Amino acid sequence: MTPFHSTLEQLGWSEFFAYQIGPGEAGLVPRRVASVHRARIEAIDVNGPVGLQLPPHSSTADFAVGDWIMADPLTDMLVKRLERKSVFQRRTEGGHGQQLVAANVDTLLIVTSCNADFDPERLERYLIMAKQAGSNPVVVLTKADMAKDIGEFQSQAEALQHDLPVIALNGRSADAASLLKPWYGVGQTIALVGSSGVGKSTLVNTLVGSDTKQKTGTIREYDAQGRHTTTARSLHAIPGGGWVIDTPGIRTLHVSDVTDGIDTHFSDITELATFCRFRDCTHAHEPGCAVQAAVKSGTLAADRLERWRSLVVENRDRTPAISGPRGNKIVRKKKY
Ligand SMILES: Nc1nc2c(ncn2[C@@H]2O[C@H](COP(=O)(O)OP(=O)(O)OP(=O)(O)O)[C@@H](O)[C@H]2O)c(=O)[nH]1
Ligand SMILES: [Zn+2]
Repeated sequence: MTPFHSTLEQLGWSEFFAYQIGPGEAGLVPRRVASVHRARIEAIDVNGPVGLQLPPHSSTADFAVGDWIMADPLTDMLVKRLERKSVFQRRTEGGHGQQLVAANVDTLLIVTSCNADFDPERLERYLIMAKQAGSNPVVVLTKADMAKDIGEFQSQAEALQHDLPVIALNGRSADAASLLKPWYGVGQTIALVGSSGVGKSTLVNTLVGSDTKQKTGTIREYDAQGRHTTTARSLHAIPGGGWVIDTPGIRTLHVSDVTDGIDTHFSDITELATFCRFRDCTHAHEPGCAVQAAVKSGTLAADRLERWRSLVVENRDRTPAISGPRGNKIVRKKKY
C-alpha cells in the first residue's frame, strides 16, 4: 500500500512548483501523477492515492509519471500541469512523436549488469539522455555477486565522466538499498533505466519491498518473444522517504533530440570549438581547428572525438529538422 504522506515536500514538492501557482488557483490542490494508463491517470496527494478526471479531448499521453498537476478537489478534475524540473522522453519506434517516460526525476539510475550487457558506449548514450533530461546520472552495476572482476567494470564506467558515481551491487540483497540511500532522501525521486533483464524491477522490489510493488500496480506481461517484462511505469514510495520510477527495458537506445545533452556531456569539445576559425567547423579537416589541434597535442583523446562525431551524426539524422535537408543516413554497425 502506498504510505500516507502528510506533506507535499515528502511527495517531491518544492518552490519550483509553488511559484507556478497563479492567484486565481487558490481553490485547486497539487497532486503528483503516480501512474499513467491508456485511459486514466492515477495520482497521489497529501491524503494518499486518488484518481484524476481528464478534461475532454485531452490525452493521457501528454502526462508522465512524476508530473505535478493542479486538480479541483471537489471533482478530481485535472486543471493544469505544472512545468517540469526534468523530463525523459524518447522517440517512439518508427520515429514519429515523443513518448514521455518520467518527469521530475532528481537522479537517474542507469542500470547495467556486470556481464554481456555491459557496454560503455551504451552507457554514454544514457549519460547524454540524463543530461538532456536535466537529471543527475548514477551508474548502477547489478549482478556484482556473479562477476569475477567488478573493478574492471567499475573503472570503465567511471572513465566515462569525471565524478560519475558508479555503484556495484547485488540487486537482490538488502545492502543494495543502503548503497543507493544517498540518492533517495525524503522528497527525492529516482528513476531506473536500462536494458531488459538487467535487474531494474528486482532493485525496485528491494527498495520498496515486493508487497508494496504489487499493489502499486506495475503490470508485468509477456512480450512478443514470450519474455516476462515490465510494461507500465509507476511511482513507488520507498519506505522512509523518496520515490522510485521503474521504466520498461529499452531494447535499442537511439539518440535523437539530445543536442543539449551531447553539448553538456562533451563540454570539453564544445568549449574547444569556440576557438575554431570557422563557426560551423566540423573538426574534421578545416584549417584553424582548435579541436583537431587538441587531439594532435594529446589533450583530447582521438577516440573521444570519434564518439562525439558519431553521436552528433546519429542525433542529427534522427532528429527531424525544423527546416532544410536532413543529414545523410548512416549505416549502423551496432545495436545499443
Ligand atoms: N545474481 C543476481 N541476479 C539478479 C540481480 N539483479 C537481478 N537479478 C536477476 O535477473 C533477472 C532479471 O531481473 P529483472 O529485475 O526482472 O530485470 P528488469 O531490468 O526489470 O527487466 P525488464 O522488466 O524486462 O525491463 C531476474 O531473474 C533477477 O532475479 C543481481 O544483482 N544479482
Ligand atoms: Zn574545429
